Amino acid sequence: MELSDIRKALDTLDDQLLDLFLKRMGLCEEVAAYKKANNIPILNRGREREILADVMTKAGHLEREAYHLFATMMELSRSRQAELIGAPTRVGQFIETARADATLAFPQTGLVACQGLEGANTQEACDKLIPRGTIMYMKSFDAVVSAVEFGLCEFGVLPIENSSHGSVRAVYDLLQNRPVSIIRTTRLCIRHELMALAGVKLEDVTEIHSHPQALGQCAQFLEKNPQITAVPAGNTSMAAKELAESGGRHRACISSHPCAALYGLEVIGTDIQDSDNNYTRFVCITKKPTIYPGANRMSLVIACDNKPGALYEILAKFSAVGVNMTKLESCAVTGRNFEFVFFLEVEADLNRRGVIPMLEELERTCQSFHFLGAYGEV
Ligand SMILES: O=C(O)C(=O)C[C@]1(C(=O)O)C=C[C@@H](O)C=C1
Repeated sequence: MELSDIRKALDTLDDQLLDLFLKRMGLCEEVAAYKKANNIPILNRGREREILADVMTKAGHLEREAYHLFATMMELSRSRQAELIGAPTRVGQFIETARADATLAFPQTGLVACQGLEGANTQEACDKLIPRGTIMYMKSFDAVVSAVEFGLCEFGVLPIENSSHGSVRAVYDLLQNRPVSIIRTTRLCIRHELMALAGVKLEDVTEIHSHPQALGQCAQFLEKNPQITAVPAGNTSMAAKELAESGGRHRACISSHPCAALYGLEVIGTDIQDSDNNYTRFVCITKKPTIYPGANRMSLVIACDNKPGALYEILAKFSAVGVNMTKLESCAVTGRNFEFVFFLEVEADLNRRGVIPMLEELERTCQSFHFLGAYGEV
């Protein structure tokens, strides 16, 4: 057969398939009405397993392809049913409240909780996120979240991930477990400098103090200087201040450029980070759920069943509504053997049809689901 003839035959089949698909979705809409009236959950894993087993038996050598086609169709069916049933979900309620409050432009002033001291990278992030904000410095990430949770500060700024060192697990843990949400993000190029008291040379240094993330981002420098011990500090700027106060001449710190002038230290090494492409992303959080106009990204933390295809099912939901995933990182659940959660970021406009039902469907079907916020990046 000529290619053009094959294509004609394909067109005819596609028309028939589309017709059948629309009929199938129509029946699923009837199922949705029945389920709503009788309070029956949308997902019926047993029924889906039966259908998939039957399809695979009938599909012969194309069993794998047929499995994916039918799994996707049922995925779309569930998503449509969820849209029609509109049963309340935490994520649906969050979005409704957050959007109703978002009539104002993004705030430019207010009290901002920031971990560290003057000169910390987070301070630069605060200035970008809330341009005329007043910064209150806190000792820990936990204290930043508490300041926001208990109303001491309207905003909090926290580092959430680094291009070479990955997600800041402690921040993800706080965001999942405390009543705060992300309202904006920003990205900074981070350069690390080695600083010491005036006159101290690299050969004199036996200890380098800094935040564990900064030490990790300068791992190659530390490997090249095995005589030096890395000592964790609360923050890069705290490390600089503590060094200045200690008077230690065997000590250095890894901090950002402004810290040298701020704490009277001398720079004895510049750009000591492993990669020049070293970026850290920071989030701005608030207690009041708010989604500002123009929000085009979302952060989620999802745990799924430990079984083949579980992650695929999640990704299929994004694919079904055309959502682009910009981050997917798996992370072991603390205290459990080989159980993982996924940190995700997706680009999605909440106004696009199907996006909110997709989130609701994820909440209904995943083992755990945390919506950390919908926001724009500056
Ligand atoms: O049979 C049902 O209960 C349906 O909702 C239909 C359907 C399907 O598309 O075939 C969709 C969701 C269920 O998980 C099982 C099957």
